[in-house]
Amino acid sequence: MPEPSATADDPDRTRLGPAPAGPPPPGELADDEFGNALPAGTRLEEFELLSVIGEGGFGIVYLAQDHSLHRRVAIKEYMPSSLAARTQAMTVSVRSRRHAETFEAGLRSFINEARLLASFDHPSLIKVHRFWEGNGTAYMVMPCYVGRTLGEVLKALPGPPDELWLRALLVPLLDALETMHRADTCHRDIAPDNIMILEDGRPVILDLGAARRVIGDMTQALTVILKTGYAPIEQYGDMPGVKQGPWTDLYALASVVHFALTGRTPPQSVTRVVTDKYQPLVRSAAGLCGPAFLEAIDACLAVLPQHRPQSVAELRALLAAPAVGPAPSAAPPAAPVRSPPPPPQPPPPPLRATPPAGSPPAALPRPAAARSSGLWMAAAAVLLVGAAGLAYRLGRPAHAPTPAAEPAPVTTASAPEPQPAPAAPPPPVATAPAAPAASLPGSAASAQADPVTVSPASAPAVARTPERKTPPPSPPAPPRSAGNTPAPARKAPSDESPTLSPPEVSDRSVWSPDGRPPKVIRAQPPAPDYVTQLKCNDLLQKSALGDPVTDAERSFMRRECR
Ligand SMILES: Nc1ncnc2c1ncn2[C@@H]1O[C@H](COP(=O)(O)OP(=O)(O)OP(=O)(O)O)[C@@H](O)[C@H]1O
Repeated sequence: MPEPSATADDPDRTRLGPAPAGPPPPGELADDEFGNALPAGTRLEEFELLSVIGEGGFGIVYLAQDHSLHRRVAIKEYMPSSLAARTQAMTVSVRSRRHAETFEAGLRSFINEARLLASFDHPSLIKVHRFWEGNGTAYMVMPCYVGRTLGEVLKALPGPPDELWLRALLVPLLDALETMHRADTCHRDIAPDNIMILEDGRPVILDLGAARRVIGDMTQALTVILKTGYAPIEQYGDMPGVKQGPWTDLYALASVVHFALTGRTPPQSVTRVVTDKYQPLVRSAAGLCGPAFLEAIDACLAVLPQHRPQSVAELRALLAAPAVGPAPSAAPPAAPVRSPPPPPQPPPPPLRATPPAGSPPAALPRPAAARSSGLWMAAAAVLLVGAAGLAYRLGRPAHAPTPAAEPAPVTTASAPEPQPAPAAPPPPVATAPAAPAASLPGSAASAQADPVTVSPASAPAVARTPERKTPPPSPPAPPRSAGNTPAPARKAPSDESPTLSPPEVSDRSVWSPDGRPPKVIRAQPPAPDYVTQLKCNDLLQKSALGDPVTDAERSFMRRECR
């Protein structure tokens, strides 16, 4: 049996089982490998478990045979291993009575997530066929997707993907997100390891990780709730006037693009509030994609939610700006191509520590190389941000357990079969040999109930824009050329802090974290201390860790941080 693998930086320590391609050899589910997993051959309703696909910190995913519909499926069992274990034959029990409430809240969340996902039918959004409660836990039945995570796919690429590749990836993902947003919901966990690229190239957004968020929130396990490189500031806690919405998912998706292009995520949003070292892609990835595309992605990565596109439709409009270079042909390219480089751009504003003129441009790191240094930085940043998040959260009133949206009396539900994929978008990548899981940044903190709803005003049901003047490439997107575009020079990080203004708030409907209908809140004055508080948290943390604090920072602390 193949060794289960754990990505070095996977905070959830997901252990992957064998590829779900066929029935496992006898005895594949050895107890010592998947201690909590049910053995092969176990019957759950009309399903027979065949093998373990993977085990995260909050669930086990099995390959199973549906004996009723004669097809392979994946079944996810709610199993938060830190709180519960399999005690008797099939029953899952909490390890201790003090965990009961948290376990139960996670279970409700799991069920709510299953119900929510069952209500969608989009080829790029994970489909839940049915779910039920039993054995002290709950199960959700999904199609068994065969492919690799986007993180794995990116890691296997020889260099950064080009604009056509990225557009082919984004088009279906944006459609899928829009489907959720139209239902007043957002995903809030978009990251490369949560997007699967199927064998035909179709990307599928996987689960929402609702149970993980609720349990992490209740146990104050700050480092397992958020994927810090992908989470915008509004996911770090309840802040007056700062709401989650479609712009939250757009930030995460743009971070995915940033990761694909540069091999690293943007600086963590919460640290950007203090000192924004973000280098816009329009400069840092110039030459890899057209400026219009990069500007659209940069716009999604604005620190403050109100500075980002507010909906998928708005982002589409930005992306619709004509791409530079010849329009991609509908026919498969004869050879791997990369988007032609954009015309010369005005030189970027001077940055400190700019390499001397004439020095060779630092090559954009290949994803693999970049990721190893990104991993190191992510580890340090997780510590900092986890602590900053903790400081921030400690400043908040104690937070009652946040059960999922509503009690879920449903014990069994089924969903319609998925429709055939309507004109599935072009595959972004050719299937490549299996690669080890990509190194991805870790997680940190959040504090919201699941799922979040969005008001129609926040996410207007938009008529599909007749956008895409640059048609997405319909052929299988080429893996990439061997670097026929000069790699951009890497800029030294800017030390300049952005001019921070408090969040602007206007009258509008807002996301409601508890599933209630959206309400309109009146415009309020912006929370005056929001930015200051975050900055203070960061500085206090720096000082507590013995990190150097400048005179200016010290005087800021004396003046502002009480
Ligand atoms: N429907 C599916 N088909 C095929 N593989 C799946 C499916 N759902 C999940 N997987 C895979 O199973 C593994 C475990 O999934 P799971 O959602 O438990 O992982 P995770 O997101 O790391 O866990 P958690 O968030 O619970 O810590 C992952 O590798 C995931 O890609």
